[in-house]
Amino acid sequence: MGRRAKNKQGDPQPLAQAQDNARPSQKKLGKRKADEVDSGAKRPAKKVKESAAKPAKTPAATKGKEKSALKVAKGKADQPKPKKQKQARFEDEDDGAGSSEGWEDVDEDSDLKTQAKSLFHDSDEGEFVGDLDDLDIEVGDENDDLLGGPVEELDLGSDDEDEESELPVKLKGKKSKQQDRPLKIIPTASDASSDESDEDEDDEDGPITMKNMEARSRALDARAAREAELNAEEMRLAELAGEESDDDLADADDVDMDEEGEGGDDSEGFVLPTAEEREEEKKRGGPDVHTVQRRMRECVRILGNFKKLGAKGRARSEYVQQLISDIASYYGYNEFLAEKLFQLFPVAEAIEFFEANEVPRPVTIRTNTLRTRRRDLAQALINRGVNLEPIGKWTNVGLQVFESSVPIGATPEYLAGHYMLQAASSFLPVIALSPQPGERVLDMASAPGGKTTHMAALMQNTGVVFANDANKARTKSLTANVHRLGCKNVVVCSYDGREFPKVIGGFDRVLLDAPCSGTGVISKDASVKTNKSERDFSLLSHLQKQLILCAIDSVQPDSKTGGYLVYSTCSVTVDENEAVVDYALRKRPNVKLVDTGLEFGRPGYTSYRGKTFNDKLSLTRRFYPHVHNMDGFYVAKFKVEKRTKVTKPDAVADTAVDMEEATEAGESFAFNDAEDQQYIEEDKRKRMRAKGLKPPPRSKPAPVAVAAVAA
Ligand SMILES: C[S@@+](CC[C@H](N)C(=O)[O-])C[C@H]1O[C@@H](n2cnc3c(N)ncnc32)[C@H](O)[C@@H]1O
Repeated sequence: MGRRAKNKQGDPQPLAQAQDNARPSQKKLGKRKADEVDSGAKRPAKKVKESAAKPAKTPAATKGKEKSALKVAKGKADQPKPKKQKQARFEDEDDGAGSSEGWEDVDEDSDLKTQAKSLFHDSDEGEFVGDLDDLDIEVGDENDDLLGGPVEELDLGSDDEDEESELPVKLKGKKSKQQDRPLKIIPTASDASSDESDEDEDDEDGPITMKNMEARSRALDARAAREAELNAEEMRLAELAGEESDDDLADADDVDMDEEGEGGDDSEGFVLPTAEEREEEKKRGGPDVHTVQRRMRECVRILGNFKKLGAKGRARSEYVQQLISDIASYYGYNEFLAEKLFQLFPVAEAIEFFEANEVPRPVTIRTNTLRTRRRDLAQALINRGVNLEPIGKWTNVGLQVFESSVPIGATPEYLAGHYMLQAASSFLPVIALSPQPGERVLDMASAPGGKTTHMAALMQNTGVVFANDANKARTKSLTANVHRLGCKNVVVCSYDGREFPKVIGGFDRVLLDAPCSGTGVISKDASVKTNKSERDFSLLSHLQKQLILCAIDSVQPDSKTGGYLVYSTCSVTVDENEAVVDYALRKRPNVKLVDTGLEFGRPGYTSYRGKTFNDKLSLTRRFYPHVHNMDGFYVAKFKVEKRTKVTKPDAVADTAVDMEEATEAGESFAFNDAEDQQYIEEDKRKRMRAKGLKPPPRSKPAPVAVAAVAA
């Protein structure tokens, strides 16, 4: 829908097109889209034509093909056709998190170990299986020389310390593919500072040389940041245009349940179906994809200015419900998850998020500094025909791979452990934890080892990293990666994380990259769209809360160099992130949140849908596919201090002491089910209300802390 999602995707597209995206657009998102649909109708995108010629399918089934129709709505129809180029699809060895690390059915009654084993696909397949060889590089392309043979006139430059500015590329002659790149992974202007000062340093039309490479890269960053700013501004304007523009339009279904529209302009004859009509429609097999697309656009437009545009007698919640239902069928989610994710964003932005999940993220690799330097690795890969560039200023080990004539997961450099295929987002928790040479570090849920090996490298193979994972099968790929990357300071073990610190404790730093639902990596694992239920989220959240307390208790508060815990997930839901961190803060008064040190990312929620969290939750960071062009991710950093005995009157502290004692005694500690139950019930009530049903009266809330103590 908005240009924003399109701008940041990893889809290869000509630079010209990317620049087009930066054009200031018309103010009103809805109007713009409506107009563009018209033009799209005159000149439908190819895939729309194809599917139109075929028997009608349900939206979810046809979406892959029909998706271009939405892109027409974004104004793509008039843009130059991108160069034919397949996106690399591979299983990320780190955040193969998707299917392999996501939640599976859990037997609540089984014991710790059995349960932990049953939670996840037993996948050893952290290793890269696809390859960039799959890239369909346009035959006869004028830049084939870049891909086919060694790069000419490579200027290796000096072995400067500052490797960031020394990527060894000097491409000669014809226009380079380096200029036809998709937009980069960047922090957006809205949540990070951008340095635009260098952007004019270099003539963008000239060939890329080693000298101008960094400036080019910065200019790209700056341009993308500017575009992002424009997009954010557009979004703000669109929302301000609505008199209803609550801070969070997604919440409006709760707020405005009974409010009715004033009978605004139904300019295109759009009539919102009633609940009965929707049911009828479903029985008939659902609407055709064009109807769904149009309805989604209309609902977004109307919800952007509900008071003016909402039809008389219709409640805001009816539009919201329709939109969620259409999102679910169009993008292929179950309605529960569609609603859960929808609620995270203002309406228009939610669509961007869902759109971004349809596009693969950029392929990225992390230089293994135990074996090589980034500039040398870049040189070696360029010589093999790999088109790459540094990821961004925030990492000096990451490279973004644009295209390659060789399988990127099977190059001699890969086999020799010079790099790890790793999602850019998964660099973040390690950067935040910042393990130091000589320290004792625990990676509590570590397979297949993307972060373990990163930490080992930062520690320069000194000290020790305990790489644990409950899933024994997955520790095989972990061990393989540890060997391949030459990590000599890693001890691999396989315990349920909840057995720490009983197994071993006293770590300077702990990373808990928790098992999660994988809602941040839907573009890698579409099964998440349909296989997550409400129960899964509450069980996961429960497990995460248990793990985080054990992680905290495994940190040595007296550590001379550290005393830190980083909690991360590749999920964007609040239950798995802020709710878990907030819980930890309440249960462990000896920890506090500190700045992650990450340069970008949106602040974590301090309140969400009626629930208030600790103010310091704003120090945690959220990353989104549609904003940062990386997997959805969450990072929180804690400083663990010495525990002090707390006096009785403080119920929460009391709980903490009890739990602490229980943990130390090796007992499974009290867990606050009553509290979770309250949230589950509240959620149910909201969804009933949204569906026009009257929820039963609230049951008396359980006295939270006391319940935990008693349990
Ligand atoms: C998000 S993945 C970890 C990815 C890893 N940190 C990396 O960077 O490659 C979560 C991991 O948690 C493991 N896991 C699940 N339940 C666990 C538990 N109770 N204790 C320890 N590990 C667990 C899963 O087997 C899975 O490998």
